[in-house]
Amino acid sequence: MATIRFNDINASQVWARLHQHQRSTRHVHMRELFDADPGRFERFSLRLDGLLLDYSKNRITDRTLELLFELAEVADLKGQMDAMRGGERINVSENRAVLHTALRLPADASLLVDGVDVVPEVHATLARMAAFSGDVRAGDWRGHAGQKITDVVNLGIGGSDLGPLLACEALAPWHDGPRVHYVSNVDPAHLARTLEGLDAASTLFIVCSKSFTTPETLLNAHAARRWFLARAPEPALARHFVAVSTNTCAAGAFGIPPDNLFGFWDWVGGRYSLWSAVGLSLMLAVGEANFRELLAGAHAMDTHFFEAPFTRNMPVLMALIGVWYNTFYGAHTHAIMPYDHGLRRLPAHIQQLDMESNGKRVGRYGERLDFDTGPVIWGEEGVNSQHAFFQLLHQGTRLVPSDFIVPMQSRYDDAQHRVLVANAFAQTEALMRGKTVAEAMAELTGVSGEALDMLAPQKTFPGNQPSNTLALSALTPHTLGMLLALYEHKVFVQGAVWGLNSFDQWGVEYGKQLARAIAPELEQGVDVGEHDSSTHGLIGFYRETHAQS
Ligand SMILES: O=P(O)(O)OC[C@H]1O[C@](O)(CO)[C@@H](O)[C@@H]1O
Repeated sequence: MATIRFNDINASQVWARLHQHQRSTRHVHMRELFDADPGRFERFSLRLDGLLLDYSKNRITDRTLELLFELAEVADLKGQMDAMRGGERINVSENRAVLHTALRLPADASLLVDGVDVVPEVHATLARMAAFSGDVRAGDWRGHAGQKITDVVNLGIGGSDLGPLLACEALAPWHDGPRVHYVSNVDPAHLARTLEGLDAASTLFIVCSKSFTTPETLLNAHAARRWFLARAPEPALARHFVAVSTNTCAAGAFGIPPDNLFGFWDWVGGRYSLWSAVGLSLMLAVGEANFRELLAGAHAMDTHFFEAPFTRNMPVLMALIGVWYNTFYGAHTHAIMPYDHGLRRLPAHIQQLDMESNGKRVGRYGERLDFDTGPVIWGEEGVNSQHAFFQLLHQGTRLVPSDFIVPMQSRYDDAQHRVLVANAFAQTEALMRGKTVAEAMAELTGVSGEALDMLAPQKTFPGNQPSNTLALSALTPHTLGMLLALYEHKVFVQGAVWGLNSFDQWGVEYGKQLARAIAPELEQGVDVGEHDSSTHGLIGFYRETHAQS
């Protein structure tokens, strides 16, 4: 039996002091904190390039932050940041370095990994991506029948889909290349509906898979190839299929010629891979210069993260405040509210980024943890979210810390955009301030007696619901890069404090393993193996419906 080791961060004195501090401050309403300190916003907000982080609408005082910074010291956060930045193999279970930040380093930088400078390799790949996407966008790379490529279909899932899909939608105003479509689900409807209306002669497929072993992506890739070969000869494949992967052998075995393969490295985690060749679909849509601006924005955030003192460090502050609610207030979720239609996929991307990184119950060395770790991430674009679930945020019984992400400028109707921004600001104010029963009653003019007693409590808002606001001067490739890198580092800091390996994802394997066993059992006449009665029953129901059809 393996030795059970305990991560003892929760045995530290500061951990106990944070619990004590929570008990002694939990009744303080944020209204009081604002009323007592007219300079609260100035003190609890930060600016970097075109990004403003307002963290003043949180249940924090200077003392809270002091204790949280002490917790970061006890967890040796700085040491862990240096280890990541320096290329140490901090992904211990997979014995890999974690260097998505190296993908954002300028060409004149250098970083040795196992004695090899990775920066020239990174830039060599970027140059290949730029040459290829430049050729496709200019019409120098044409389809087998000489047609310009008008549509690109990215076949990938998880980190090989969510990041580029988010960025592609967010940067829609910069699209001047071919249309880009993202197909991820193994549900055949996803590919079929995407291919409707596409012309094989002007369609380019990107098979995007770090491992090149993901069944969903391979099934879609084979299905796409069948669709293509029903409309074009075999030799044409090389003009219409490229791949992005670390697994050059498997991509080659699929039939991707070496010149059509864009590689990356095992020190890039899938959910951190947008910045690598996984971003090829995005570069095809917005061009090399905008893609490099995205990288530059992320690099600006990397430099801030690695060099700013914790007290003025955006990712560290957002992370520690998140730990405060998650671990010391028992808030189990964190909501992401992008007040921008272009950022509507941000919650989905951060769900993978955060929950696949920190959704763990054991520490990086297998230690058992007896405290809560990663929160459930959820969210929706604003203002749609207001008309869906804000009732619960305002008058429910749950503590839900949330991030409001709001660009200050729009490329469309400015007057209408002002209404969007006003709603975002109003929601954070209402969530913080609430409305007392006295204030509610004061508004119920002409109502009295039982009606007043019934209505007033229903029009009362407890408030004290925390939120961060990330205000972007405008949503651009640069600020998008900053924003996504900010969340990557926030997740890193939380994992570091909780003692997790934020860079493996063993938890995804068991379901896949069982799916591999069940898939053949859905065939008529195939013996069904050992399962519980429910799974047996479900398999039976599937076979029954297919027997009738
Ligand atoms: O890029 P790949 O190797 O196809 O993996 C896709 C996704 O599947 C996962 O491994 C989860 O199953 C993610 O971590 C990853 O982003």
